[in-house]
Amino acid sequence: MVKAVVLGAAGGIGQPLSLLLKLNEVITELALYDIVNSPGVAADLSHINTPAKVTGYLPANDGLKCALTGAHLIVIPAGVPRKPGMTRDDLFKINAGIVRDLATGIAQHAPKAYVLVISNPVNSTVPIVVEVLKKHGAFDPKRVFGVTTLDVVRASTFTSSISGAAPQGVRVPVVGGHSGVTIIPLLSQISPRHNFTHEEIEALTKRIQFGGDEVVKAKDGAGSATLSMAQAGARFASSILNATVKGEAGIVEPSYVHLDADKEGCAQLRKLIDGLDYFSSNIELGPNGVAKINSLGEISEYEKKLLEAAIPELKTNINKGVSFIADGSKL
Ligand SMILES: NC(=O)c1ccc[n+]([C@@H]2O[C@H](COP(=O)([O-])OP(=O)(O)OC[C@H]3O[C@@H](n4cnc5c(N)ncnc54)[C@H](O)[C@@H]3O)[C@@H](O)[C@H]2O)c1
Ligand SMILES: O=C(O)C[C@H](O)C(=O)O
Repeated sequence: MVKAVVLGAAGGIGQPLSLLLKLNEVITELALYDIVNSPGVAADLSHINTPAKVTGYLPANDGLKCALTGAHLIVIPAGVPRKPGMTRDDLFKINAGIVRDLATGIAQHAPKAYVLVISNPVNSTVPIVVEVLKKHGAFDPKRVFGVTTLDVVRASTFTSSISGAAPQGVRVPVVGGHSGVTIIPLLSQISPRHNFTHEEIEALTKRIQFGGDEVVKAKDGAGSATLSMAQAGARFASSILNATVKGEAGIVEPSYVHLDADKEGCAQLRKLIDGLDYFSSNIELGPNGVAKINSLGEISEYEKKLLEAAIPELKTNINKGVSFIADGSKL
């Protein structure tokens, strides 16, 4: 039995993500939870002839508990998206409480599950989930992930439009966090190798950092990235399942995690990033979630400057999430 749960399943990301998870044949049960519409989405998906049995839950009748019980993997795209002119941090006011309440449900009903956080601002919502799990004695740093896959998906696409490489074969490590200047593409480490000019590096870095804004602007008030996010979220979920259920070795994905997930490995990384507790880096996945957090390797002078600019903002974002729970947001 492999149960996957989507919290916020009726939304712009939730629906296509649930579709892609229904197509993943490792999953035998797919539970969809939302405050609206989830039974309808579940009924629709349930007609697809793949193994997962699909169920839909609303808050009534212990819906969250029923959705979460027995979960192996939980993906959270619940919450409001940006409108033009907003930063991801502007979403904190609404999304922090939503994520806190869902995390409380996870701590109570699925404390051993792998938790994949999509809801923005990811730099703060991941610390919120962690602090709630800690309060319930249910925190394992190897099992909580901020989903930053869309940043590397964008990096592959945008760089290949200049280098001419096939986008699906391009890997660019993107480290740091998931908002504006905290998104740090390491273009010096692109694979296959390509030497961009300095002007190209500057333009590509900006585009990767602010790729989300392109979609927000184009959707003109109707939300942010949903379809590309669903693909990225399904890719990350599939990697977690392949590592933790199928036991596949050597899977590496970027993710924003608590660095206690690999205390020894991160000693050097922590020095580089001024003692931050959270950072997104390439993660080697294993049968229990995070197996190893890769350090940054050799980075260029330009990338060192990007890192310097990211650290203060990351610190503020992380503290904001931690304080939200510490300062008595009720559990
Ligand atoms: N990590 C990333 O790379 C990334 C990418 C894109 C979007 N996002 C974020 O994902 C979130 C969702 O975006 P969207 O476009 O799907 O928004 P949306 O408004 O289309 O969908 C959100 C869904 O969450 C549901 N919801 C609200 N409160 C809930 C609760 N308490 N419990 C369960 N469900 C609840 C809503 O009913 C809705 O169906 C936003 O915060 C957005 O910023 C993150
Ligand atoms: O840009 C947003 O607000 C959504 C998401 O974080 C993205 O990167 O597309």
